[in-house]
Amino acid sequence: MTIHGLIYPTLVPDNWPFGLEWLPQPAYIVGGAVRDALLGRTREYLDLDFIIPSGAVAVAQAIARHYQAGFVLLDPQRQIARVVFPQATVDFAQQEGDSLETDLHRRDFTINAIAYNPHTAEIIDPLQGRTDLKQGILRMVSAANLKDDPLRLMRAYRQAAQLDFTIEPTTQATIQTLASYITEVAAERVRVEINYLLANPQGTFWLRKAAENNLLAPFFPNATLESWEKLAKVEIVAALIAQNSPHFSRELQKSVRDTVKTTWLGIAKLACLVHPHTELAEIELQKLTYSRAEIKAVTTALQLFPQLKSAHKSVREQYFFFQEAGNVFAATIILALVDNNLVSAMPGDQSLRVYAPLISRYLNPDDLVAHPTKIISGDELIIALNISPSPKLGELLTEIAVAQAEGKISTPEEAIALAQSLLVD
Ligand SMILES: Nc1ccn([C@@H]2O[C@H](COP(=O)(O)OP(=O)(O)OP(=O)(O)O)[C@@H](O)[C@H]2O)c(=O)n1
Ligand SMILES: [Mg+2]
Repeated sequence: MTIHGLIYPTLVPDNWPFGLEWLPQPAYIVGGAVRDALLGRTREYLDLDFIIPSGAVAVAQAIARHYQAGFVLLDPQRQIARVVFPQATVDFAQQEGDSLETDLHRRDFTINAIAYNPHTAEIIDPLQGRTDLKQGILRMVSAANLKDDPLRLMRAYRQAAQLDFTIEPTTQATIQTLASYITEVAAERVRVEINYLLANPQGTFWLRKAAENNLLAPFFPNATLESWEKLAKVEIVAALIAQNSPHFSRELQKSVRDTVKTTWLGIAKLACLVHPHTELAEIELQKLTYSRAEIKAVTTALQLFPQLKSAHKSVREQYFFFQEAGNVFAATIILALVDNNLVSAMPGDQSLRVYAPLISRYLNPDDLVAHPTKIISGDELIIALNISPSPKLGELLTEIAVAQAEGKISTPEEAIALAQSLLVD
């Protein structure tokens, strides 16, 4: 990037989604896009915020119509609209207050309060955000602004983790003073910030800092020093697994469902922070608006990991363990490893070796203990044995699956013979 005084000619990214001629003069890009461009951070999917002194919605509408992009009227009163392109989301807002400077002064942190006029390539930086950008510092614009939208209290930690910045001491002290206001924010918005911190290795440090500054007590009232130590251990265990078993490591990075972003590693981390009693954990997670699938995953992992204290299990026990765990297996193993005072993250660490047989079963889709296949259906058994549907039928099917897992039977005939012998008993 060539810098001539205040001119940053390359701030308009290559993947700019529309022609500049569609923008009135003046028009300003603000917020994250300017910050990231100045930092040289590029993104495949652009998220642009424009400030237009007046008529923002009409500008958005005209661009959306011309480019056949999606149009969403976000706030008719405050004149905010969104245009959705395949590779970018662009928000257009009327400036807040009577000047651009006033608008910038109402924002959260100095590094997010820099504007750029793409027509003139001029940077407007009344709060010296660039100085803080250079030094890697998140500095509040004012305490009043943090109080105006208390989500900003959490955003500080998320952005510190995301940008690898520090939070300026006075800002951090102010956040601590204002911490109780976090409960005024919609829980869903808080969850989004927490999730970012759970999803990234750098997030653990900042999550703990947020807790030390009293921001997380309303959401995880039972988290203690020990919980935070466990969270740090999850990170050590994850690193150990990445070194020893890339395949299992990839499982941990998968999300719980297509519709839910939280990964299995994230589930294990949440399990370290919630109340150890699953009914109370459930209430805490519901308040944070986690989905049923995420809540079920956390409570299942919490319920099952104590079973792994003794790693030596009969095939029968393993079969039932895999049945109960299902795809929560990976998160459950993490909790067991964290619980087993892991000494170091050295390759070949003893503790990981203990669970290696279970992990290989889980990773092998043909393993009949972890992934049983039905050799006979309930209906087939009813006909073969001439019995009627009853709870006994379920028991017989389970015994058939266990015997198959143990390698004792492998054909439908053998399954029928086994069921017959069990009926006689
Ligand atoms: N609670 C908030 C949210 C946003 N903003 C302002 O709106 C801009 C855009 O918001 P958003 O896209 O949510 O955040 P970004 O800073 O762009 O960060 P990200 O990289 O997460 O998009 C921010 O830079 C900031 O100036 C704010 O002041 N207070
Ligand atoms: Mg943004």
